[in-house]
Amino acid sequence: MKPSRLSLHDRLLLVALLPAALLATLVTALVLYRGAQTVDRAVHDHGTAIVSFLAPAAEYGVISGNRATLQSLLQAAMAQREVIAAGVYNDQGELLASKGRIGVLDPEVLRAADGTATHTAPDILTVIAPIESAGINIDDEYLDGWQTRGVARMRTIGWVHVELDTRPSSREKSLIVWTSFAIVALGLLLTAVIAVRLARSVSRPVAGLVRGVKQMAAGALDVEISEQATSQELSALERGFNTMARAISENHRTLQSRIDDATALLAYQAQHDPLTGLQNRRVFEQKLEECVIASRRAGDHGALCFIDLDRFKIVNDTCGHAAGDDLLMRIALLIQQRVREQDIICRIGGDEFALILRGCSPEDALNIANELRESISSFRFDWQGHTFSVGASIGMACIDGTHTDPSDILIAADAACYDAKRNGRNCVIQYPAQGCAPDAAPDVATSGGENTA
Ligand SMILES: Nc1nc2c(ncn2[C@@H]2O[C@H](COP(=O)(O)OP(=O)(O)OP(=O)(O)O)[C@@H](O)[C@H]2O)c(=O)[nH]1
Repeated sequence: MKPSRLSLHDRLLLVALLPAALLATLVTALVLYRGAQTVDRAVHDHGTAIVSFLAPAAEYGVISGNRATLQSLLQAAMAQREVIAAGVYNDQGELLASKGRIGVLDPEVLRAADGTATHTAPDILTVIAPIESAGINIDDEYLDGWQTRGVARMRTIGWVHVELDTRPSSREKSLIVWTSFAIVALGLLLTAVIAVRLARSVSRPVAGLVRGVKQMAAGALDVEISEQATSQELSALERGFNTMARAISENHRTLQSRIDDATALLAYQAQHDPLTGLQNRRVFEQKLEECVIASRRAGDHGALCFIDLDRFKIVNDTCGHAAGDDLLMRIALLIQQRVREQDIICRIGGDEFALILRGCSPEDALNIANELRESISSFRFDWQGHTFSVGASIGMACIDGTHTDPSDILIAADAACYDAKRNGRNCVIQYPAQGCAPDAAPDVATSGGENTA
């Protein structure tokens, strides 16, 4: 489903405000309608009450034609609130007495009136009532029956007419309107304030959660949202998110640390020989290439020595591979201890080692190689009552800038080592062949056992 453009905050506001606004509108309309009706009815009732009092009171004045009486009656009517004019008519519709600026009414209008109110002009409510007289045949009425005959003989002898100013009631209506509007506006304002606070109390924590999730989705793991929810559910959600984020972050760190360890181990294993811990053939080839380049560019000359142990196989065959492994480790340690810090020693095969001597003249390199050969041949290896001594055939090639291809130097050292083997082993031969004479010592000597070279 396509998400709406309205944010959660706006939706919550709508949910809270829309019903309130609709309700307020309805209530206002009802209050205004009923208020206006009540005000109008009050004016009308007031006018009706005045004429109801005035009409019987004016009976005598109309019959007697005493205008002074009528004037005083009208004066009394004028004293009533909102009365602005009043008049008395005879049965012909002639105005007998009046007070105020009365609008003289047509006799037809008077005859049609029965105490009802009408608006004869803006802001003026006119109320007319007939003046009825019971006549003077009291005996007849008594004889014929007071109730029935007396009522039947009532006749209209004139009318009273009162005009009321409706402006005060209009003002009252306006007051009702404005008061209603003010109350509704205040109510809506309060509702809006509460709705905004409510909407914020929900939308803020949710927005914080959304931000946190987005950050995590973008790869940030140390995410912690501020816990600001006031409701229990949202508060639990925030705490849960932070707990979950911490757990994910912790797991990620642990996993990353394991990956780093594994990567480091793999990198180490990719570069080192697992048995002796020396660097392996791959590193050796890289280093040789670097040395060849350095020799050509900076005149940093040196030498490559191929060291192949003599008659190593006998150790394996006599005491097993574990013995052979142990001897290899010891020889590796021995070579490491004899060479300089800048030199590079690698195990490149079964019983083969490669030594790159850096910053070294051919003479020095030859001396170092011979010392190394002597150290190896004089080393005694004891294993379960057997004592072995192995020799080393060393082929040496100079890294002096004359070779551009490292493999040429490799081939040269390998060939020199092969020559050393052919020449009786346990000797150093430098390529091109100008090396030393092979040592007379035996390749492998054993004691305490029957194993001999
Ligand atoms: N224990 C052990 N033996 C190995 C290992 N790698 C290779 N070898 C053995 O080392 C021997 C090397 O063979 P050679 O170099 O021909 O044997 P050698 O006795 O030294 O003969 P020469 O070099 O001719 O003197 C083989 O028998 C391999 O099986 C290893 O990691 N551990």
